[in-house]
Amino acid sequence: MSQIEIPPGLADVPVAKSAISFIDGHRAILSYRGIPVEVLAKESHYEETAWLLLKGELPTQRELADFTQELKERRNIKYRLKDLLKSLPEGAHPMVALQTSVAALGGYYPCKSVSDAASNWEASLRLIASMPTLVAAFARLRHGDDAIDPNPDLDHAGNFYYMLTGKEPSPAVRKVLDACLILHAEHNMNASTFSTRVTSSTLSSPYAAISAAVGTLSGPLHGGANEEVVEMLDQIGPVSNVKTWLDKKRAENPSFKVMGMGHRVYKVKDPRATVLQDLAEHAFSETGKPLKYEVAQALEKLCEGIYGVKGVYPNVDFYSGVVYQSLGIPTDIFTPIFAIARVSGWLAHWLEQLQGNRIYRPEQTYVGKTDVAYVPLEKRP
Ligand SMILES: CC(=O)SCCNC(=O)CCNC(=O)[C@H](O)C(C)(C)COP(=O)(O)OP(=O)(O)OC[C@H]1O[C@@H](n2cnc3c(N)ncnc32)[C@H](O)[C@@H]1OP(=O)(O)O
Ligand SMILES: O=C([O-])CC(=O)C(=O)O
Repeated sequence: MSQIEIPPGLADVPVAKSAISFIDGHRAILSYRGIPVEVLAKESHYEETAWLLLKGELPTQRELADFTQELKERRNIKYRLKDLLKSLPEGAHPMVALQTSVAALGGYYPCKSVSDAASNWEASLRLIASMPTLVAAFARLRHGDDAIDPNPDLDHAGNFYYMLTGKEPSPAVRKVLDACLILHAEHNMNASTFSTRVTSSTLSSPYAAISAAVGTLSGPLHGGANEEVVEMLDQIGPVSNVKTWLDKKRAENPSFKVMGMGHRVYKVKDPRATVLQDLAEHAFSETGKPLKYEVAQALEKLCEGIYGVKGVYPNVDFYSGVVYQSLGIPTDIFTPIFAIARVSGWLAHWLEQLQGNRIYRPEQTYVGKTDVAYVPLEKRP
């Protein structure tokens, strides 16, 4: 029987029809429900964008006020969840804590049936509202500090910053963080969203689907790259060392990957990286321009000459870490912030998957042995 050619990584293979986001990777276009992401980052705020993703339309004033209030009412987490977070090793990565605690949330708020629209909406609210609290609580509890209770006077982004740092954000810091959440909220069939859809297709609970997605996002080829970028920029040191560093890396390993560069879909600079740079400049007006930003810019320029021909340019992870660091956010919280943002996109895909669901069960091409005789243990060496 002739074997079907399998594109590695399912490149260019559509696995679902979706009305949530659109990407043109050659023209640097990304839109959520038809609205360009640049417009949303400037004009919208995270709660409104989350509604847009989940419901397909911008909310009315009343819908937005109710949604914002409903999220605020679900920000607190059970003290048992704090105990769970406290019981994790201090050195555990916050993505481990997030994946674990999101799965555990499902134990407190069981979703009896995913065919009930009201309980699905309730689970969506619970997940969007709780994830920032879980991340901020672990970030503090691991060092023996108390978790900070949510502040209902602050919006989603501002409250997260407050629970993490104990400080209320300035309007500029709040805006930068809020726009980062919008930029990371959705990106069609990326690995973690695909993971959400595969898990959801078994009619699992949304908590199981979202915890699977958190695990998928954590890898360095996906959301975990934002952390690696900052570590790479640290390794490089001064701007004057950028070329020496890259030459050395490429000489050691010709297929060396620059973290935060390259993308399966974008063959030009990721539009989110461009917006992130504008945001970075905005944040730096308060915090001062860090050396790392200049190093990142120099690396981008150098890489363009080397990798531009292959369509390898900065992706969303390239500049996000520099922005977060300028806001005083610890490096290992960068990827959890991505997850806090992406949960609304994941949930939108979960809900879309449930409409006309069919379980994901692809085929494989078997390339293993056949007709192997079983040798009893006593006859084996
Ligand atoms: C939120 C996100 O998930 S964004 C992505 C975050 N991940 C990263 O930044 C990690 C670094 N980047 C990468 O590893 C890859 O570009 C990925 C995983 C994002 C995409 O992978 P793929 O679509 O499979 O691209 P693939 O690995 O086939 O790359 C195509 C070519 O570009 C090169 N290339 C891709 N990314 C890079 C990079 N970061 N640095 C240098 N070269 C690269 C590859 O070596 C390959 O070259 P070749 O054709 O000569 O062999
Ligand atoms: O689309 C992808 O493969 C990765 C990505 O940029 C994202 O998830 O934001």
